[in-house]
Amino acid sequence: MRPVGSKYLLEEPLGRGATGTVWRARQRETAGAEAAVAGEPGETVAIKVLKEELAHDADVVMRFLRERSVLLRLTHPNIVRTRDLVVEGDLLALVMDLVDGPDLHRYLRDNGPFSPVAAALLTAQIADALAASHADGVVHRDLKPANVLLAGSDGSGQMHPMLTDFGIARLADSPGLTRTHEFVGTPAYVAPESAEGRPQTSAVDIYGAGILLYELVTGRPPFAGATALEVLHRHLSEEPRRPSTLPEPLWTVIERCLRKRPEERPGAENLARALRAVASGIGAHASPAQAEAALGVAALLAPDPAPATVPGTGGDGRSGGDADPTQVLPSGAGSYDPAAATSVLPSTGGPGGPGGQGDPTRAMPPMPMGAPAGGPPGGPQNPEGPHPWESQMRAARDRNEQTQVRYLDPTEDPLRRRPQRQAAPQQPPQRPQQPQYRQQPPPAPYAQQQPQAPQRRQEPPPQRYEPQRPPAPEPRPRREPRQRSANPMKIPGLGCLKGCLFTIILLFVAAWLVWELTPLQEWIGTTRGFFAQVGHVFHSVQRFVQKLGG
Ligand SMILES: Nc1ncnc2c1ncn2[C@@H]1O[C@H](COP(=O)(O)OP(=O)(O)OP(=O)(O)O)[C@@H](O)[C@H]1O
Repeated sequence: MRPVGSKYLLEEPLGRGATGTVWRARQRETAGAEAAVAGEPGETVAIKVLKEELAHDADVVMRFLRERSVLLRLTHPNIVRTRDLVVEGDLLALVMDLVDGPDLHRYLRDNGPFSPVAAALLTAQIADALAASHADGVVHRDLKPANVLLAGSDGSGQMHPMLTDFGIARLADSPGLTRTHEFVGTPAYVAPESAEGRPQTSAVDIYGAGILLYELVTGRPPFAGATALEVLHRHLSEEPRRPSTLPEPLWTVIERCLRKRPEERPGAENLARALRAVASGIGAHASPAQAEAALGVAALLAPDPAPATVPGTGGDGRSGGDADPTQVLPSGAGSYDPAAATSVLPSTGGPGGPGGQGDPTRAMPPMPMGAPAGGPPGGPQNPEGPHPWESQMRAARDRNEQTQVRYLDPTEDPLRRRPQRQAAPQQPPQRPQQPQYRQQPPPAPYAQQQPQAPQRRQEPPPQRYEPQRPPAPEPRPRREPRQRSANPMKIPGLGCLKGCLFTIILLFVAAWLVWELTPLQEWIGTTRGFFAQVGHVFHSVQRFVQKLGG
């Protein structure tokens, strides 16, 4: 057990994200007046200990202290309460309420997609949390399933989402850090304006909520791709496609949240109201009036007339301001793979857990700075060098284009392979195999869609590329002595001498018989016998040839 300050004892790690490690901890004694919640000795809490790199950054520490009051006063039933902020020596830690439940990413992975009604109701509660924080001027900037904890999802039926990591993206935005380190992450949740370095407002959270809602009902975010660059391009240029099973009113909400222009997205409060209207209108027990109201949901999706701005991104008129002059993307706000942790820093190891270094879904390795430019279209001009995002893109590209060098068995080498004759294996004749198509069950109507058991992908066992000796050539099968045919005589006309002679004799005998036994002699008008006639013909031919030869 490790003490955090004098008031808390860390017991066991609950998980590790890119910005720090979350621990289950116990309160040793009642916290002082500076804490939002004093707590009782023996009470269990969750403590996020920020990474050392963050704790060592003077700018982060300053911001941590400055934002203290904002974070501590952010209270809402759907926001994980921050009870205390500890700054002690090299340690920065956030003391939170402990939420006894999985995060939404893990839940989705284990249980499959939600029904449209359940997804709408869950997202409505998240929108409630956003509405409260936006009203307080706080933009989350890192909305994704991994940052939604599910309290009370213990089978009681009631699911209570709680948004966590408020302010972490903002704390981690450090000019020093984002310049000297590379951030990792994937861009599945990045709003187009964030990716382009345009001013950001609370509308980035609405975009995140739209992606999250889409993922809840389909099991995957709308913009995927093999590389981060591809995903980013899709956010910027591609319209999301409506899945066929999605009810129209729910799609109207998603489509409005995913508008490229932030000012066309609904405000959080309106979003929550609209989602509840949709949930009542598309359910199995919806009255005609509720169904009608759901179909007219577009009218409820009015934008926020005064969206909260993100300091330092230009939305507040302080573009490139002191608080955040270099950060264009929220720290890893985009997650191409929802399991990948948000990060502004390279991982440095630590207790394992979801999102930890051992996490196979972590998408991008940390990259050194100073690589040549080549960033996203419309990205900001950067006089100091490439923007971290540009390097991140390149990292993803490099990762995908890496050439793997491995030993290749000569028998597999297409350049070396020679045609090899093989003795045909003696097998009983087989029926030609019909291709087998698996019959897919038709998609269930949305009203009855149940969370399905996740279909885990069977990972192939890790391949070891060890040099292998080429296999010893197979011994050649001994040649059987040629079998003579039972019939020594070949069929005439197949080039066999014996066959030809036999044919000639046969013809000769046939001609003789015809000559002697038929009235042929009378027809021709000769009295010569067969052999005399043959001799006559022979002499005539001989004379003719001699005449030709002169
Ligand atoms: N208040 C809490 N109570 C219980 N568990 C928590 C709490 N906060 C976080 N956790 C758990 O701790 C783990 C790590 O959380 P953290 O927020 O650091 O990870 P992350 O969201 O994946 O990463 P990041 O947001 O930094 O990219 C998560 O699996 C989460 O479920």
